[in-house]
Amino acid sequence: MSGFDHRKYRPFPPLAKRDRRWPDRTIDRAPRWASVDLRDGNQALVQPMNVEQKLKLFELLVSMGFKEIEVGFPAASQPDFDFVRRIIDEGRVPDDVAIQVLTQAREELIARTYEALRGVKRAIVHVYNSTNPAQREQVFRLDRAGVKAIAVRGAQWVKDYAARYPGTEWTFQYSPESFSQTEPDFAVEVCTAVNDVWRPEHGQAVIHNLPATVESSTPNVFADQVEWFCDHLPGREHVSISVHTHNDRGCGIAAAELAVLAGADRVEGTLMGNGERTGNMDIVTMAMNLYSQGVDPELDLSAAREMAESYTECTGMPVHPRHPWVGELVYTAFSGSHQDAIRKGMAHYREHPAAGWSVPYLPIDPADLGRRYEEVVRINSQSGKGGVAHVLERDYAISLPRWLAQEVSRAVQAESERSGGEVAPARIHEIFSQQFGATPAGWELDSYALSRAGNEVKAAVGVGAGQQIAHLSGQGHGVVEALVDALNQRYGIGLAVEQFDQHALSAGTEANAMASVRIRFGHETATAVAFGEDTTAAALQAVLSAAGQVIPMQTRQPFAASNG
Ligand SMILES: CC(=O)SCCNC(=O)CCNC(=O)[C@H](O)C(C)(C)COP(=O)(O)OP(=O)(O)OC[C@H]1O[C@@H](n2cnc3c(N)ncnc32)[C@H](O)[C@@H]1OP(=O)(O)O
Ligand SMILES: CC(C)C(=O)C(=O)O
Repeated sequence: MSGFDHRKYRPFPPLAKRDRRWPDRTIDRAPRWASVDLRDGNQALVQPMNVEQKLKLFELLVSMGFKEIEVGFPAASQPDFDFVRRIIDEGRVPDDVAIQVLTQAREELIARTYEALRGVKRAIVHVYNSTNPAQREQVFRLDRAGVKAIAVRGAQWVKDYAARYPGTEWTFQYSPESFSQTEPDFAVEVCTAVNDVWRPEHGQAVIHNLPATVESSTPNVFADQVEWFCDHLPGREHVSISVHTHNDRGCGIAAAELAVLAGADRVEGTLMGNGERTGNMDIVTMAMNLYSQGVDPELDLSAAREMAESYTECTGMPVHPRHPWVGELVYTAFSGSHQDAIRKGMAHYREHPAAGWSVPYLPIDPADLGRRYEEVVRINSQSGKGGVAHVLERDYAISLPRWLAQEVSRAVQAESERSGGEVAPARIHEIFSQQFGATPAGWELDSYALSRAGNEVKAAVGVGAGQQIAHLSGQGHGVVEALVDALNQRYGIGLAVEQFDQHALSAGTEANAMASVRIRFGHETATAVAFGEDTTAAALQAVLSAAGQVIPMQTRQPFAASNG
């Protein structure tokens, strides 16, 4: 029989709260961020970081602008102790950064914690104990009063040992671990008892950190819990309220965001959400969420790629290619309609930058995070003409008229379907050059002379290479028509121009002009593109190249062979 049986579980009881205010709020400034990468993140790694890796990650966090960094659990292990000592002894903690350390509410651990911190300018001592019914009953085997007593004793030791190190600016932090699974009134009761020891109203800096140690409800329920806590904690105005969410249900970030709406001042989390089980709340994502709303995240994420690389180097954890904001593929569109919209949206933004960023499918400008626009549009079998045109324009300064973009896109798609994968920009250019830009042998434009009589243009065109130059002449309303007339006379056939486009190229490109043409000959069509020193030369060559694709096939008479 299958063990997959939902009846084993109970629904999370929501808080009966009718006066919630948080749904009507918006976040218009960044919370205080506290990184717990070097503690909660580290304790979740198969192979915890060594001192060098921790140093590197610490420096990364400092460079990003974190002002509160939990650096370890120094009483738990010698490497953690040594790391804390090293950053203090080597003067690596900037004056405006407070390091934070975690300890259980046990005297010997607290004593050792303070030893680790000796000489630090400012620090946050973070003491915790679980307060929820399951841990009260199963782990501590204590009632509410017994568990509250653990917190109170811990708070007292934290205070007493701090007094032995008067040179340091101490902040005390208490976490009712598993807050979100604790009865709200009991969480308030315990934190009030801790405050009675620490007396924040007399100036002691105090943080109450409310963890969703295991995420077990929807984020709105957590927000209700946080708002309720803030409303009921006596002397709430004297303490900072922090949240520490985990991601068991995949909503760790949402829970922290809603908790900020509900009154939290501070958010603990990790880069990329590394941490126990499914991870901690991801600070990079939450900060970028703010950034994308026009709110200063007060963290520098501009070198996101380097940050992600250092993160992987230190933790051994990969960054998922679809990780919000920083994953390799998160600014990439393969699908045709998205590419088309991005291309148009980017052009619109270039023309109207003051209107703000509103490019479809790109929630922010990827360049803000050091991402290259080359990554945005990539071509595979799902792509359309817009994407192919975008790549040629972006990487080769070749702009295609709509009808030609369709043809080139079909050729590229055929290649992608054959290879079953992505077609790189260089290959797209190669397909374009080979299938549309090649000049058939003997169909090179050698010379031309034009004269105009009224509306008519007369063209005398030399075609071929080396000794085999053919001289044609014809007339029409323009040079293209004149050359087509010359070819039709020469072969006694009925070539017709279906599509034609010519334009000057931007400065810096090899040729000055590009022309493209599609001609029809009976049931056949041929498309060709040519570049030239001027638009006339490009137009004439394009017509010759297209004609060269159909005429020899039909007449079996290579043009250049019949010099005349
Ligand atoms: C949700 C979190 O992330 S909390 C942080 C968790 N992180 C870690 O635990 C990493 C580092 N921890 C460790 O290395 C070890 O746990 C140590 C060194 C701190 C302590 O190790 P030990 O004393 O060997 O044992 P252990 O952690 O198993 O202690 C369990 C005992 O402490 C008690 N205890 C657990 N947490 C706390 C606490 N926060 N405050 C007071 N007592 C606690 C338990 O009730 C248990 O008591 P018992 O022995 O009377 O049954
Ligand atoms: C110690 C606390 C803050 C913790 O890590 C948790 O509850 O997840």
